[in-house]
Amino acid sequence: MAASINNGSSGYDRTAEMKKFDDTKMGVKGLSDAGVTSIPDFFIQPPEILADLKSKATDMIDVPVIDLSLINSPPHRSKLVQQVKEAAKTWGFFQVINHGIPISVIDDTIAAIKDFHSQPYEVKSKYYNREEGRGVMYASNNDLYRTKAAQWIDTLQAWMGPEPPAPEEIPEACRKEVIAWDVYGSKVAENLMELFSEGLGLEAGKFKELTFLEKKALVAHCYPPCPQPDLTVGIASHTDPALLTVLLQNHISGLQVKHDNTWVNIKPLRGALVINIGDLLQIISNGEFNSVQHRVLANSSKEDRISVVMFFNINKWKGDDNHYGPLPELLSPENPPIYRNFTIQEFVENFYGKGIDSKSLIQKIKI
Ligand SMILES: O=C(O)CCC(=O)C(=O)O
Ligand SMILES: [Fe+2]
Repeated sequence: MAASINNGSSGYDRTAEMKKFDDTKMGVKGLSDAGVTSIPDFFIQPPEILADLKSKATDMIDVPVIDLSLINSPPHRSKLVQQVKEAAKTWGFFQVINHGIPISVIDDTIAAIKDFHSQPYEVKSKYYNREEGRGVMYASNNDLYRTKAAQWIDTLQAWMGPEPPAPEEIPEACRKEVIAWDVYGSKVAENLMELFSEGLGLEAGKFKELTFLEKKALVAHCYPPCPQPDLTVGIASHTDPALLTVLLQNHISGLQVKHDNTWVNIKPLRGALVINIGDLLQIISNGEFNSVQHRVLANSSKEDRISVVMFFNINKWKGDDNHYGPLPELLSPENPPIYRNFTIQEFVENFYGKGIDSKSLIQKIKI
């Protein structure tokens, strides 16, 4: 049967079909492994998303690649600060190499996440849970609230919040590696936070002091081969709500960033990490850094695409009313705030209510 777009008017009950799929706890990896040749209708994206997918991404330009090997050498550090600042401003995305994480750790982390997702779904099903933000769990991302259709991705959420989960809560297939990745990934984030701080003219330790390294989420995605990659997406276009994202991807391409109104492929570079600015850092830097739209195509290759993503958030919100906004240190009569302060409640409401494809908190607080 040819796939068609159903919006409920033809008697197709999308919500019920999605629930049925969810109840199987197979995930899209389960469908892919079972060898389905067409995707269930609720994965078919609306026409505007499909049209945007048709506008081919370019390989002609690349996001900046920044070599961190000389980060502790004073003459090179100021150059590095400039490079990071420039990339955060113009692209909102860059890759880092020579960041200090051994290649064996990188390979082991990717392999362990692949192992988790490759288990029979009967084994994984004890982690299958659709409740948002509740500790260790995995689910196929078919939430209607985030997108208008389901996405061809399974996600293990292995970490959430300032307190790490108890080790035994983390699936055994990737436990050791996830715990190690937290340490390595956080160290890279700390180094970058220092460079960003310096790039804004602040003390290197300022962001750490503001608790920007304390509240993290670690998610590990699997994008299995999709039989109809032109009809759906891995992750629809979005910006990340948090401060900073540190992303490890395997060798399968699919991640794209919007630059000058063109989609640009972020080519997998073995051993590299992809770094991007989130909405909070755009606001806190008073628009000096940019949080940029990105997406992941449905996987058209024959192998799983794996990514391991750490999001860094603010832990302690300041002031009596829990407000945050452009850092006062950055403001002056020449550089007045372009965003008003907002509360953690506004941030959280926006996070859970916005839909993955919008940037409404930034729009809402723009002066
Ligand atoms: O898997 C990727 O490469 C991107 C994931 C992503 O954008 C996200 O989790 O916010
Ligand atoms: Fe993202």
